[in-house]
Amino acid sequence: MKALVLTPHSLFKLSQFSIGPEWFEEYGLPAENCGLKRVVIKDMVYFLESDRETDETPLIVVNVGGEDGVLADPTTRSTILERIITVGRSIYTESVSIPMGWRKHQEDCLFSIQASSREWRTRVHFDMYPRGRNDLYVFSRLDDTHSFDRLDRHLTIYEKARSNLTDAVLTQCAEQPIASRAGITLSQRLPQGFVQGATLEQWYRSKLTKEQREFVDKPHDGPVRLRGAAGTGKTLSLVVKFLRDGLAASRNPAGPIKLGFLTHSFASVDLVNAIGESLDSKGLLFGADPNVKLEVRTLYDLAHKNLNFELDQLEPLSLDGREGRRLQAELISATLKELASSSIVSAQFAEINQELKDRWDLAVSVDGGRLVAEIMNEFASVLDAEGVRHGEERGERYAKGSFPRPTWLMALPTELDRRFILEVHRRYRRQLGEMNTLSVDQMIGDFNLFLGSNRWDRIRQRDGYDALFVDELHLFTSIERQTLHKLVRHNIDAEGKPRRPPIFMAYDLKQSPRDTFAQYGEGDTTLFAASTGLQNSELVKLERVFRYTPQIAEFLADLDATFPAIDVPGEWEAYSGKAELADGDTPELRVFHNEATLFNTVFAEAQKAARAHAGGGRRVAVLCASDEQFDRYLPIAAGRYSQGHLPIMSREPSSELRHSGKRFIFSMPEYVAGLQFETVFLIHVDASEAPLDASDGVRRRFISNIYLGSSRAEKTLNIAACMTRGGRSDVLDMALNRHSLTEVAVPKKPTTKSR
Ligand SMILES: Nc1ncnc2c1ncn2[C@@H]1O[C@H](COP(=O)(O)OP(=O)(O)OP(=O)(O)O)[C@@H](O)[C@H]1O
Repeated sequence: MKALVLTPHSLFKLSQFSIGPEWFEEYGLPAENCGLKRVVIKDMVYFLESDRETDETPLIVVNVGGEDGVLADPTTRSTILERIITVGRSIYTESVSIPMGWRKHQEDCLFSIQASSREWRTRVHFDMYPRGRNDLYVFSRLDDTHSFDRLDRHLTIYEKARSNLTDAVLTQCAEQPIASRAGITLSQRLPQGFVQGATLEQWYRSKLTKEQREFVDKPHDGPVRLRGAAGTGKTLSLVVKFLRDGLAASRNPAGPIKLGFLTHSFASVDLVNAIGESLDSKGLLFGADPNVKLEVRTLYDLAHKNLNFELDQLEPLSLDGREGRRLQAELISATLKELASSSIVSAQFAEINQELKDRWDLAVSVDGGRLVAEIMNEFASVLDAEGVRHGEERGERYAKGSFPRPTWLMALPTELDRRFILEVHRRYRRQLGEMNTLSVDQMIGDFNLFLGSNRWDRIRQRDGYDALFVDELHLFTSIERQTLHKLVRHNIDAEGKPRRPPIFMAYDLKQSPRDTFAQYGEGDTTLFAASTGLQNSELVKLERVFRYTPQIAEFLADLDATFPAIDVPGEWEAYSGKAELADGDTPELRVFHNEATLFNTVFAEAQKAARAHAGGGRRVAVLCASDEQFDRYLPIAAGRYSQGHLPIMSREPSSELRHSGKRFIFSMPEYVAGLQFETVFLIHVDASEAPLDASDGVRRRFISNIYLGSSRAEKTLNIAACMTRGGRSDVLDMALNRHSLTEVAVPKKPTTKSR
């Protein structure tokens, strides 16, 4: 084949199929009717809507022939296909922008992106206006970077694809040869776990619960909170409301309207788009109604766009992924060493409290350790989140102890302790500055200032939203929460009084692996402080759980009871999920003798389960509760299970899940938030991760991680701990005593040999 030719609609539709390696031979469509037709003209495959009657449409043409064919390399082609879909969405819809990590480089209408995260030199090239038309031409993939004026653009392929479009539209849909159907299936279940089939109206009329419907029916006259345990349908309710409100505006136009859906990660944008596209029969997400704009974005996207980083050549450092967090840990660790090696600084901080001193010594001698993790949390939750800096007014108040910090963060009892942290922060910031980068928290700080500026005030009516939908609010820092109401257009009621901002937000504080929801600063200890503009919002609570079995719900209830009490008035309620699904097995715990037997056994079992599962390997996940062990296992798994697993190391788009084939997922709970799997192996729930004498903060974050990981399982939950790391964590005791978790013996030998 020479080229693949698609309309935007048919390109996005590919997201709903499960695509295996064989697909790249013939580029077929699934056997089932999916609303698309496939036409082959002169070695070019067209995917068009079955009911398309005109050739007036933008086209996406992918050059797949020749050595520099975009999909020629078997190891990267599924990633590249996903990236083309995202690029298409960024051009033809408002739903995403190209992630920063793809290192886009643009000159006029040509641009290139990195082909995959592993091979940064390999680039895929795009032309946004081939022959001056509003099409997207993906013309080559090259192993090295090249100057754009020397690129071969193969424009004749594009021209042929364009000129044969009319014939393709007029060609009747013929029966596809069996061979061309290989490798593509119309999966009823989206890779993220959502089961397709019901329409938006069916969901609303007959599937949503009374509470979910109550939320969906809320008018746009003020903020509304949606609170519920994991798996109670928060994301789904938000998406249904988002689309229904868009549809209502489209049916009864009262001027143009813009609705925004904001999430914390690209993976969630992906999830929302996937559910949205499967329910959005009118195509509102693709701009079918010019008067109704629906945008799905991350907050970072918005900040990035408005602050023009591309022009300043500054690259925000994403601390969301494993890479970013590791780099941050390295910087802090190096700073601690630098401080210890300076005799002046050592003398200056000689009197810090003994515990902190011991931990500092430990961090210097053994590299890293828990102090580094605690400092990272302090930066993310307090210093960067609140704009507290050494030498500034807030910094002084922080040092003097008049800037309130919740008791569950690391203990910093004396002024000198806090000055020590400020000094680490100052040096860490300087290092970031030298790398010509800034952390995402710093970027959001700047964005918050921008939203308070005269410039934003001028353009707020044009660029702001009429209503905002926010998922996973518990992951937003307090500064991030302060930006929300400023993103909404000014709204005046009939009597000339300003209306409260219509912001619909879903959250579950217990799923937050960092302490970002805690309110610091000026005395107001509620999650929705006055500065957020969201105080006194209405509340809808969800209790019925649709993701997992009653047995998993019971385990979560027992785990929940071990959370240290936390001071967030009115928000920290006991788990009250009531499972709606059929019974399953009681979750099991196994304690292995050492890391090697744990790894060998669990990975072999996961591989076996993934191969046997009709829904593919993506229904099985191994989730690691320990950062350190995750980093250790990644290279081992890459060697021994290279064809057996798919690692997810950040919260970037996880649509690659669709190409997992028989591979199971290996990740950490944080990176698969929002997703679900049939079977979850949650490993390293070890005592050493959060010993009994650890601070409440460490324990709370650990339990959140376990809660988040366990609640991803629909049917089977297998927990593993390791003797060499202290055996099972005591946070499981309550569940074991109440028999919502059963301990079973470890198998004598790993069940199967790897591979
Ligand atoms: N009323 C309902 N009837 C049937 N299934 C539902 C209903 N509401 C939600 N679900 C299903 O339950 C699952 C979990 O929903 P969703 O992901 O929206 O939950 P959530 O509360 O956002 O979870 P989390 O907080 O863990 O991300 C999904 O598969 C969804 O399709």
